[in-house]
Amino acid sequence: MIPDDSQSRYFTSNPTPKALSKHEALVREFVDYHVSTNPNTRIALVTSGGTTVPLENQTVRFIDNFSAGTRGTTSAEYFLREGYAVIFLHRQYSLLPYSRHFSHSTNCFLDFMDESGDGEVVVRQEYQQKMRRVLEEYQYAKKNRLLLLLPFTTITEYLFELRSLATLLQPLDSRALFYLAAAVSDFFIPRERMNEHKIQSSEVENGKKSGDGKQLVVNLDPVPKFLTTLVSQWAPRGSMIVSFKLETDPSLLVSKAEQALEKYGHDLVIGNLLTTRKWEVVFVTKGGQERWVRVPKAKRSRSVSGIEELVGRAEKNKPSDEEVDLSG
Ligand SMILES: CC(C)(COP(=O)(O)O)[C@@H](O)C(=O)NCCC(=O)N[C@@H](CSSC[C@H](N)C(=O)O)C(=O)O
Repeated sequence: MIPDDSQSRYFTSNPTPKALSKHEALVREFVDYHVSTNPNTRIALVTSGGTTVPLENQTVRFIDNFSAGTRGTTSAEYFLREGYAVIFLHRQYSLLPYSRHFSHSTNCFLDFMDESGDGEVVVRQEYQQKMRRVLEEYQYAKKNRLLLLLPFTTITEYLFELRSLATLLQPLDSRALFYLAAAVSDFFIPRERMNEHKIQSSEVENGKKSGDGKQLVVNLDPVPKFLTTLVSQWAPRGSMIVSFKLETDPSLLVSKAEQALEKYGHDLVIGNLLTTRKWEVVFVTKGGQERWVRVPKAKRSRSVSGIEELVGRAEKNKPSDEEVDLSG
């Protein structure tokens, strides 16, 4: 299938990201290493975090897509526990696997530490078990080179990276898995309409930036639908492709997930609502099957990490619709 004009135009009219060739070299080395050390190696490309749409070429302002990176990081840890090597394509400075447990904002790592009687800095007793588990998993992944972290910021960087990484995973065929948890922009400003410099508020005030009033009017174009090309061209034959559908209106979620599956022809759409995403998801597979999976009410306030275990278990068709205790 030939990519449609808008897709070809997107890649030709936007500059190749500066870091792309370095990232491609890192991925080639990562794939070669794992294929040479284990011919049956499975690699998961997990995307995480939100993409930005710059308003100026020398970017001062941008439109962001909501995502803290919780879904992507908890799922990446799950895939690593399941024996996958993971390429973690993430929004720069968003949450990362393992360190997310002690991130600067939510669970500040300093709150887990104290000074012992003889002045040594130690991990407080109540956190020893959790810290040891995370540290052991982290050190194992590092020692065995199982986790490759690649950052993006803009929608353009994300799409160039997705195309390159998918193509580099071709040799893996069905041993490649795509888990697209990143919150991807649906609209962008084409380069030819992009301001080079910071938009001046004075320009807006004297009506230079709008039709009739003093508003800043921004005209956005739809981002070409790349999932089609990922499924039909970039991704390896037989690879499993999982995308996420994010909605805020419950009445739209399942139908939009079904439409995405129908339109792109991939394997699984995991639907989630902004307000309940941390404790319930719906799996929509070909043939219109839908399966809701939820973390039990009693556990919802304590932890977010459990639901990702469900993602993996449900992909293996283990749980049914019952509530399963997975609070991490
Ligand atoms: C972003 C969240 C909600 C996780 O949140 P954090 O835990 O805070 O990180 C994730 O679960 C999710 O729904 N991710 C996918 C969101 C998204 O953008 N989905 C797209 C589909 S993938 S983007 C595909 C593109 N539009 C195209 O059609 O090619 C959509 O809903 O349309």
